[in-house]
Amino acid sequence: MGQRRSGKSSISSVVFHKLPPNETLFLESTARIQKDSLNSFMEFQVWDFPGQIDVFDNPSFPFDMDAIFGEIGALIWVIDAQDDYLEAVARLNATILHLQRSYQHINIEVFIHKVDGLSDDYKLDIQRDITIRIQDELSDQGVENAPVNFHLTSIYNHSIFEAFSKVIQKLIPRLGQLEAMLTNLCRTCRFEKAYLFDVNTKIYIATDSTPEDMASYEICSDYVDVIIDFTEVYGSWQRTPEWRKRLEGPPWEQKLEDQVACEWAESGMVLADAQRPIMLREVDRFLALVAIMKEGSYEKMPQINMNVDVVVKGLTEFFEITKSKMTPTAVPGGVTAVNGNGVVGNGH
Ligand SMILES: Nc1nc2c(ncn2[C@@H]2O[C@H](COP(=O)(O)OP(=O)(O)OP(=O)(O)O)[C@@H](O)[C@H]2O)c(=O)[nH]1
Repeated sequence: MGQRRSGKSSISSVVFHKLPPNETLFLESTARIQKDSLNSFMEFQVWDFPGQIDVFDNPSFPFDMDAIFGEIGALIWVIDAQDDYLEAVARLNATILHLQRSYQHINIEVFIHKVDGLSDDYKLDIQRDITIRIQDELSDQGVENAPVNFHLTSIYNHSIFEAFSKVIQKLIPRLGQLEAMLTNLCRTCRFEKAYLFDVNTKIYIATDSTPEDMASYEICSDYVDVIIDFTEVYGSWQRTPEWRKRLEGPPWEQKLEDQVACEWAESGMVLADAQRPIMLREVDRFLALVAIMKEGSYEKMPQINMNVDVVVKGLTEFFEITKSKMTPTAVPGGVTAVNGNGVVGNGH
């Protein structure tokens, strides 16, 4: 939700439909509520509300509030940081007060958006100003501790994916267990940082307990892109029977399936300048584990693979158990997915 032209449809199109940011210039204004569903590691729906509609103050078309807010887990409010934001903040305040009365379970995530082109100091000033205006108004109305969080975002860099990652993480039951698994893996394998990615959207749904680091997120997320593009081109490559016979003949004398280390997609790469290998391992058709290793740890790949195997099994079980408990919520997609054979294909 948010004012007209604040960037709502652009965010949804860039994150969930891989629209290049420049092409959002040609998006038309949203006239009615757009619902978008994605069957990913959890079932998402994104509802894009037209900026000109105020659902709480629309006497001619009263909305069914329970149908809209009864089941959602998070409400994202987009504020255009490059425009006068006083009216947007006033509408956001009114919305929070409405939600606090009947739907306190909803996390309110404020995206202070279009911060590209603004200096770091100015961004922080705006964030401080908006936070104070909202907190003051809420405490004047007697509302304390409302679940409101702020994110500085832009579709022109990774900040929008990072912010969405944080929003989604809050909706995952037992996130702490996922994080503990990744933290243990990092300790055992001496990884610097590990992320569990939703490959469709490049949102990371969990990471280990070391401090957040935008640079590692960016490199891992770009790596997911590279592998997906590569697999899209070569993944469906069928070997001819003669070629297969040669590969299975001497000196290997083994069926191709038995020669590969694992049935899923896996990949490793060493960056020449940093000397730090990056590894990717598919968990299922929606999720991939990506980790940045310490310098020189490439020789230990066999042990690392064994540990990663165990964690991948654990993650698979985790999602089987928690799938039924996942909150259906805010967001969508419908793009490429890695299927069970490590091949990227369209649809699910
Ligand atoms: N500089 C900059 N421009 C952006 C960003 N995100 C969106 N825009 C631009 O903002 C304009 C409006 O974007 P929309 O996504 O159509 O806005 P909306 O909130 O969906 O608008 P309504 O459908 O009218 O409610 C477009 O020209 C986008 O290119 C951003 O992060 N930075």
